[in-house]
Amino acid sequence: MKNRLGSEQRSERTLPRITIVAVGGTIAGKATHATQTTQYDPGVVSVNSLIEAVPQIRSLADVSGYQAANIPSFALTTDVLLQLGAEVNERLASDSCDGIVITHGTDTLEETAYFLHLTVKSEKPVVIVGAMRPSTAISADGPLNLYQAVALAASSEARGHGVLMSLNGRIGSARDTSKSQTMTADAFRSAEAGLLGYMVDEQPVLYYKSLRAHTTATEFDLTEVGNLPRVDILFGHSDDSRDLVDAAVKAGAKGIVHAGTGNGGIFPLTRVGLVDAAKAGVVVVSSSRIGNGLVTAKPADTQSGFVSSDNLTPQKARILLMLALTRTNDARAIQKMFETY
Ligand SMILES: NC(=O)C[C@H](N)C(=O)O
Repeated sequence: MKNRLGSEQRSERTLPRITIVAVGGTIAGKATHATQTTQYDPGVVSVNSLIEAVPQIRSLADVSGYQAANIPSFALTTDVLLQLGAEVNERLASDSCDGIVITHGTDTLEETAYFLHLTVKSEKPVVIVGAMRPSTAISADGPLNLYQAVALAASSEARGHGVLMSLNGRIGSARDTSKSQTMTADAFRSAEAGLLGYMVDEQPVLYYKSLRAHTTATEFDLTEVGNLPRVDILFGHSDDSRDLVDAAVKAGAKGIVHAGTGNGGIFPLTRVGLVDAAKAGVVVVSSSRIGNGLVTAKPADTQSGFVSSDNLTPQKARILLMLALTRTNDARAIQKMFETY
């Protein structure tokens, strides 16, 4: 396959201007020994060091770095999300930025990716990347992942897809790709339909496009959003109770995502708690703990005012529900959003 940025082409064209916005994670992690891949400090290496470690990206793009945060992604808050969203939108609105790469911890990378997918108001490429091994490891995956993420963000192919996730040679849609392995470098998998293509060295090869609305086609505008409402996820299981439903409502949750068994199964006692929560004005989304397939809208759920998560995982349903609740708390209007985004 032809190298898209061969040396003779490179001298004749101006390189795309890509900003690397760093949030932390293992890609910016350090261990004491090169053999340590699970014991390390995430979110300690600066964005400039990440860029310096991959000098080859200078031949792909005119890169600059911005340190938005340096945290393990399991510590991410909605405040960080909102600040990141504002930062990304501001940079993309400027003529001096052609695309953005976000370096992020992998634990909640999929949530940040979907949040930006729904709130970025630009067609310019936004690529989110992480790593499963710290920067100090033998065969660290961060440098190649970063190189390919920059190549993808610098490419015209990446425009108009919304936020793309690029890890381990796979390009996935932010809507449909999730971490599905705790430890190995091939941790990210797309849902049954979410894999869009591959990175072949620095060349994106894309086969698909998501049909669901995103970025400029959504109703979510962060300039109008001061904070995000509390939405809790409750994990369903056999012999469940309503105790955690009641605790969530008492703690002030405006929405509850129930990660049910199978096709949105809910333990009877838990259901009674959720019906009471819905009557009290809390929006309940019926989702599944399975991670693949959709939760169909069932009469008992719709009559109780529950919303079906469609095929969103509970953690992605939580992101959409938080944003939806900034617009309305009408369950039927929110169901429409779950069918649209
Ligand atoms: N591989 C990783 O990035 C995991 C890390 N705990 C994080 O999400 O920050």
